[in-house]
Amino acid sequence: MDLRLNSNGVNGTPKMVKSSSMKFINGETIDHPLAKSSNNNSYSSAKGISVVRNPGHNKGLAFTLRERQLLGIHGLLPPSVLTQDEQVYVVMQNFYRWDNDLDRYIYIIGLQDRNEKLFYRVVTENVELMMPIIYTPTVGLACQKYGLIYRKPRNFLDFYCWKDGERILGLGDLGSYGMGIPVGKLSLYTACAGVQPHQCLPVTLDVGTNNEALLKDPLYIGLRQKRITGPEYDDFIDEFMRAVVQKYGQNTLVQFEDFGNHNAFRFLDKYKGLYCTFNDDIQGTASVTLAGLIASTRVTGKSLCQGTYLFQGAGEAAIGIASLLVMAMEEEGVSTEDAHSRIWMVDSRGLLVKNRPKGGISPQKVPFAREHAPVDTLEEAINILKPTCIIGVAAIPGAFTEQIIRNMAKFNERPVIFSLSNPTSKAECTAEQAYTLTEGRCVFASGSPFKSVQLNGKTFHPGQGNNAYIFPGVALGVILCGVRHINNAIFLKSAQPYQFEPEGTLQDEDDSDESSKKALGELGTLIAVYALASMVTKENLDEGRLYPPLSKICDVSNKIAIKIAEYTYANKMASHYPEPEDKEQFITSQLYSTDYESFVPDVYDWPDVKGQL
Ligand SMILES: NC(=O)C1=CN([C@@H]2O[C@H](COP(=O)(O)OP(=O)(O)OC[C@H]3O[C@@H](n4cnc5c(N)ncnc54)[C@H](OP(=O)(O)O)[C@@H]3O)[C@@H](O)[C@H]2O)C=CC1
Ligand SMILES: CC(=O)C(=O)O
Ligand SMILES: [Mg+2]
Repeated sequence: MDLRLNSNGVNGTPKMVKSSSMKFINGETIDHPLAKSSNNNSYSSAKGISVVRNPGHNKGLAFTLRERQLLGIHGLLPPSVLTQDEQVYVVMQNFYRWDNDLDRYIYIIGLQDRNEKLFYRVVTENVELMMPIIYTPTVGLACQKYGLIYRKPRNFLDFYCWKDGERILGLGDLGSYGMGIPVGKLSLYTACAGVQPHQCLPVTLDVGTNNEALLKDPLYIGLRQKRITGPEYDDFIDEFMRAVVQKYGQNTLVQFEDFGNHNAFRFLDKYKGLYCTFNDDIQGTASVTLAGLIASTRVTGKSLCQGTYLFQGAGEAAIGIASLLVMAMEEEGVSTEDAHSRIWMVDSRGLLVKNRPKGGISPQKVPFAREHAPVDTLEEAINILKPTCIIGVAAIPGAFTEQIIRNMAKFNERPVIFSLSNPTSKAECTAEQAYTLTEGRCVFASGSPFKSVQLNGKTFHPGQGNNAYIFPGVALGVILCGVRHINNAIFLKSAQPYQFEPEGTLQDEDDSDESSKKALGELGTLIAVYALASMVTKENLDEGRLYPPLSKICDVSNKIAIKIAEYTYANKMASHYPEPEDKEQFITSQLYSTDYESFVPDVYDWPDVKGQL
């Protein structure tokens, strides 16, 4: 009997995955690893062509001769047998044959639909090359063309990443075409954090679209109706959330992604205490940006609370970042009021100031509305406020004009410029503009990747300030430990032991209850923040990076997950028992492996069995 311990099951309890049996060659019954059934029996009768058609099991030409015979697929495959290494070579040859990124996207997603292990091996080993394809910026284009790309639905167990298509990156309402986003995000759960792919399900709730062009698009795959709103919409979302936990258990993690601003904040507020959920655009973005800002202090030589921050945008990303930034400044010892006094925002109606005639101050903006005369434009605001840092999260391409960047360089020895809007077509400025117009003095990060920039004999490698550095690791830690609620107190306490040394080394501190209580707040994803920021080396900073290179993203995610495990067990927030003694070993033992499974039972290696073959 082959009893396998799967990672957390749907109820957060480890699930025994049991083999069913098959007739052996001599008439004995033996266990057949392929026929192991999960609780939903999805693999129970896998044999023959169904094995080849199941992307979780298919090995393509890597099935050995014996496997082909045992599985009854011998005649279905050409005689050639390849190793996985050889298959990787073939995939890369194919990948390079395409001359545009959309075709590369279609090809590589097609591989995911055919042979999951090979797909994840290729992506994990070539993450810097593949991320811009399966994620931003190409995924944005893929969403816009999703009617041409949609192929088939996917499996599910433990995670949802879901959306209603109202705000896809900075591209607006794409309705059901936005499906590319949760598909891409969940691929990163596996590629960047080692989450088992069969545990993830991308979901789009189709509530219509207000995008007139899509409603007329003959290829559009969604409902051809205007978005439902009001109580009907809210009841639908409620029903969905209830149904998720009723069917899959309390510990199912639901990641909200790319919701419209008017829904994102209220759903986070409404559901965070009721379900295991987080909003990536608010919380994930806050974490990655704060980590970048912390790293930038090592370049500018100024602490967070010595900075003046001006946001272009006052939406999910901006409010999320600013809220976490306030908490981080409080950690430095300043009052909440002083921390707020360092932060300014410009939205579609100009500088966010109290009682402005243009109005438009939603409840979540209120804490950041400042006492000041109205100012209409970003450029004016920069000239008046002389910020040390500007953060673009409004999806207004080119908003950081030449004049703005030059002024930032005039006001600051090391101006901090974050152009975080996605995809690339929505970036506030390019890396080249930022470095060139500041004579290489700026500290730069962007939401979508930019190539390195050569300037005056120096090469700058811009960092990618993208929540992809955060959400995979957070999700891995939360789900493996069976954390019920992703509240921010959980994350804050673990952040306490981490302090930055000038060279970026870590120092453990005594963590006291008093200090952690002081720091409780609304957006405490600080475990992730500090885990990420601590991995930025001096060498990275010297190259212009504020984040570890993407090639290290799996290490980053694991580190975040381990920190979450240490904290949640110490604080009785974890519900997966028994508590693992060695948290690092616990996390790493659960990670997805891209190695193919053998479909030849071990019993075939027994000497008496071998003799009969
Ligand atoms: N790098 C990363 O990891 C992430 C990047 N992003 C990117 O950030 C961008 C915004 O996302 P998100 O915050 O969720 O979107 P929201 O819709 O919540 O917010 C957009 C904000 O931009 C403001 N805005 C619109 N037009 C202008 C203008 N002309 N001048 C100034 N401000 C303007 C809006 O103003 P008003 O409030 O008045 O309507 C609003 O405050 C997107 O491009 C997204 O891709 C988002 C999440 C993560
Ligand atoms: C990165 C991301 O989540 C966004 O641009 O919406
Ligand atoms: Mg998003």
